[in-house]
Amino acid sequence: MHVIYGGTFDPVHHGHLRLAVELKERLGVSGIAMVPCHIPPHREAPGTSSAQRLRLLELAVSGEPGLHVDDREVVRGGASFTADTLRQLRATLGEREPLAMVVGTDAFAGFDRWRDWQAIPDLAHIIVIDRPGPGLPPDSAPARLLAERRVASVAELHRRPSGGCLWLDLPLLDISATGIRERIRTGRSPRYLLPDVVWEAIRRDGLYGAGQPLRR
Ligand SMILES: Nc1ncnc2c1ncn2[C@@H]1O[C@H](COP(=O)(O)OP(=O)(O)OP(=O)(O)O)[C@@H](O)[C@H]1O
Ligand SMILES: O=C(O)c1ccc[n+]([C@@H]2O[C@H](COP(=O)([O-])O)[C@@H](O)[C@H]2O)c1
Repeated sequence: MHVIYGGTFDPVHHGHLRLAVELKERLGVSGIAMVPCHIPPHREAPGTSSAQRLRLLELAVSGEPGLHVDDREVVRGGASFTADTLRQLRATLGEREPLAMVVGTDAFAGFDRWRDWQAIPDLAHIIVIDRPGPGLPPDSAPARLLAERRVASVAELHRRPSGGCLWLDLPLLDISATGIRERIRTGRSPRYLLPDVVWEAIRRDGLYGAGQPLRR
């Protein structure tokens, strides 16, 4: 099964990386493809370029054989619609290989506003990671999709190419990229929230206001 985990990763942090490792083990796959978006479709444009976010992600996963970076959205350019990414992948994987996308409940709550969202279940399985927060509004389109397509086990995802929705409860770290950017901007340390190699690169390149004198 080919598994993609997409995000803005602005910057990547240990919450993302731990989730990816937990997923790899829970799904019994050889690797997870992390897919940084070029232009995120439904949020403000990041202050960093996709090339910078991609570079930080590559540094973060280097030396970890179970995680790799798929740069197709950065290479494709434009708004990073997941349906386009899944269609590209389906074209190379063929019709029979199971393909799955991973998404947190926060992102999945707005799934019915994604471009061409109704086509996505026919392209891939959807793995929803239960994150703390408001959760899914009970009568929303994403909640109905989950109820209709829900599978009870990982084994069911391996048995068919697409179409299942798996709700997974995994141990998560309470870390957000917003919190990290805010720490850096205000001159506080984000250390231990993200890999040292990523923090070193952020400082070296002066990203997120690192190294700038504080304006009070
Ligand atoms: N700490 C975390 N643990 C597990 N999953 C996470 C964590 N943070 C984000 N995710 C999930 O990773 C994906 C990409 O998230 P994203 O790049 O937006 O990170 P973020 O930390 O939520 O960023 P921001 O604070 O800028 O919104 C989303 O599906 C999101 O639900
Ligand atoms: O395809 C869409 O319309 C779409 C809309 C919103 C989000 N996504 C994808 O969802 C993933 C998580 O997004 P984010 O904003 O939480 O980083 C990321 O891979 C985005 O490209 C995709």
